[in-house]
Amino acid sequence: MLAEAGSDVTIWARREVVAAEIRDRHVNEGALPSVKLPKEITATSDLAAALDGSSLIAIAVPSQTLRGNLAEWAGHFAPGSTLISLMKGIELGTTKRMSQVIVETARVDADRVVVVSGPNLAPEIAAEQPAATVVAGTDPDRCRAVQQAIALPYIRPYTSEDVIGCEMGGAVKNVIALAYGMTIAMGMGDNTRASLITRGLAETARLGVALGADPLTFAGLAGLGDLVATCSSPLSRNRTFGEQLGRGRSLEEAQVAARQTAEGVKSCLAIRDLARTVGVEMPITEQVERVCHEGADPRVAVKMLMGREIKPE
Ligand SMILES: NC(=O)C1=CN([C@@H]2O[C@H](COP(=O)(O)OP(=O)(O)OC[C@H]3O[C@@H](n4cnc5c(N)ncnc54)[C@H](O)[C@@H]3O)[C@@H](O)[C@H]2O)C=CC1
Ligand SMILES: O=C(CO)COP(=O)(O)O
Repeated sequence: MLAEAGSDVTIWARREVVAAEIRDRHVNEGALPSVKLPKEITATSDLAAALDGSSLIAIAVPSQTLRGNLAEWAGHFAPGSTLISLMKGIELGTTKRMSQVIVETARVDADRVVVVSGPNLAPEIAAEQPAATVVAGTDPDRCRAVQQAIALPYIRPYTSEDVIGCEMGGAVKNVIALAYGMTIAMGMGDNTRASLITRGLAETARLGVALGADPLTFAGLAGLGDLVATCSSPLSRNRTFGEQLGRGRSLEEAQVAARQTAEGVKSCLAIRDLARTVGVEMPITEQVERVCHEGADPRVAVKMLMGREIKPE
């Protein structure tokens, strides 16, 4: 998106073979085999060369690897550069959001971090299907600069000041999508799915608001928008992972089948812990954690959710 909207883009890849493939053949066979990347994009496995003079640095590694990677990267960030987080996860152990991990580990001012989040499944973006997204940060000028840098005929970016809401929406929807995948595998219908999305959003908002988010963010693109996209799409890794668990596969078996990161699998533990710390009930997240990490049967998890005390909506 950055390249198509006019920025000079360099991708950093850990493996030179991947960098060479992107640089020379404009493809990334492993990640998006059928996509031709813009020929203006270059790539390198040399970290210092990739970051040299970069004013916008977009970060998209699996959430649990961010802290370790930042230790290596941070010394190369140009002074004043904007750090764009594309990640949708919560760190295990610390229960921190990705922007918090960036601020803490790279020792940068929080104003320098901008979060981009929304219903943005990578294969659909690559196919240039129209979509919208949210650019959230505490520095409005930086948000507008990023908004401008990714605005395209097929991408409509909106700015927001609610970093907490956007990050929590992005992280928790992955957990709800795991549950959604389980319901599909168990043959449950549209009433179940709609109930799950709605109550999933309710618990997402409950936690987000307790952490300081604006409740309206959860009705927006980074909340409901991303939740619906991820749950409804067979392209979603989290939903697909949930389907494996719903078919009775173990966590290990599902991990072997998944080629890419399903963030919700680890984040459900951190989100559950975070919710407990602030005294917020997250029954769906609790059950997803039990299925993923305690070997609970998804059908029993559904029974437990349905058997909870009845109460006002
Ligand atoms: N794929 C998608 O549709 C979207 C993904 N995201 C978020 O972006 C983040 C990254 O997701 P994807 O790119 O899809 O995941 P991915 O599993 O494809 O991994 C991203 C990249 O990180 C590399 N990587 C893996 N382990 C690493 C490590 N230890 N150190 C450095 N690099 C490592 C992988 O080789 C890959 O190039 C996640 O937080 C995800 O939730 C957000 C929006 C859409
Ligand atoms: O975040 C995403 C879409 O907005 C991608 O979801 P998955 O990680 O489940 O594929």
